[in-house]
Amino acid sequence: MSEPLLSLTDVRKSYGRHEAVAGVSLDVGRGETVAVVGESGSGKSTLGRCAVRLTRPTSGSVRFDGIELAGLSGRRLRPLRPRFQMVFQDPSGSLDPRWTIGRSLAEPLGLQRRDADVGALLGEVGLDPSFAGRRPHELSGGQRQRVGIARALALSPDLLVLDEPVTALDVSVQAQIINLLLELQESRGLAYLLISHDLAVVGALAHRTAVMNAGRVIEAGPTGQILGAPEHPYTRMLLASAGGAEAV
Ligand SMILES: Nc1ncnc2c1ncn2[C@@H]1O[C@H](COP(=O)(O)OP(=O)(O)OP(=O)(O)O)[C@@H](O)[C@H]1O
Repeated sequence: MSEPLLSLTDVRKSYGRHEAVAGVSLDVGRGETVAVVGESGSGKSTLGRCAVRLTRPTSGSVRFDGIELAGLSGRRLRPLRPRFQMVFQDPSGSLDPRWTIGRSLAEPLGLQRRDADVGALLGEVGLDPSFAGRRPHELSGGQRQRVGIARALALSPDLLVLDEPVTALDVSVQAQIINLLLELQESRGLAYLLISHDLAVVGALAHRTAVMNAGRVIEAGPTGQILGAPEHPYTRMLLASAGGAEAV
């Protein structure tokens, strides 16, 4: 078997005496979606941030395409950054409110390649090229998340870490963004590390699922098995509190 695209081994991250991530090992293959689920505070986001080195793990290994990222300096990380990007719950954080959407999308591309590439990116996420002239406040939540995804795609990554990508959206809009993510995975061969507390979203997107509790993975396996026949009492509790994945 070929090496996973992303391979986390015994990753730990402490804040003072509190261990937010307490020794997690997890692989994501090329073109695969792996979900990390768990209650608020279980360490999901911290793990996602360690995976793309927005946070430096306290210890452990983060290998991306065979390259060890865990201890790399900012200067050594920079040329690798285009290959792994993060999509946040609220894309406003990565969009300057004063800039047009076109400028926000052109910025990671560099100035020369601007217009044609911005139009193509907008088209890829289901938005008309005219959106390039708008500002973030003129967009709906779903449109803003489409732009957030387009910005993450601008530098042709292999991996997106999706941190609660549809949580802020209405259910009907959630379904549209989930479909977009599925289409993009198919057309671009993207791998996703999906961080979510929403088991319905996980069921729709993830091939495999890991359940986190208090910084540790307590159960992992194919998503159908985790949602359909969970073994760990904590996972059963999560499913019960969500009213079963279908009902969320
Ligand atoms: N920068 C930080 N400084 C101090 N503590 C932090 C920091 N980031 C996270 N933590 C703590 O680490 C723990 C895990 O947080 P994390 O955000 O990773 O959990 P989560 O499962 O993603 O929860 P949520 O869904 O609420 O974001 C929490 O106790 C949190 O307070």
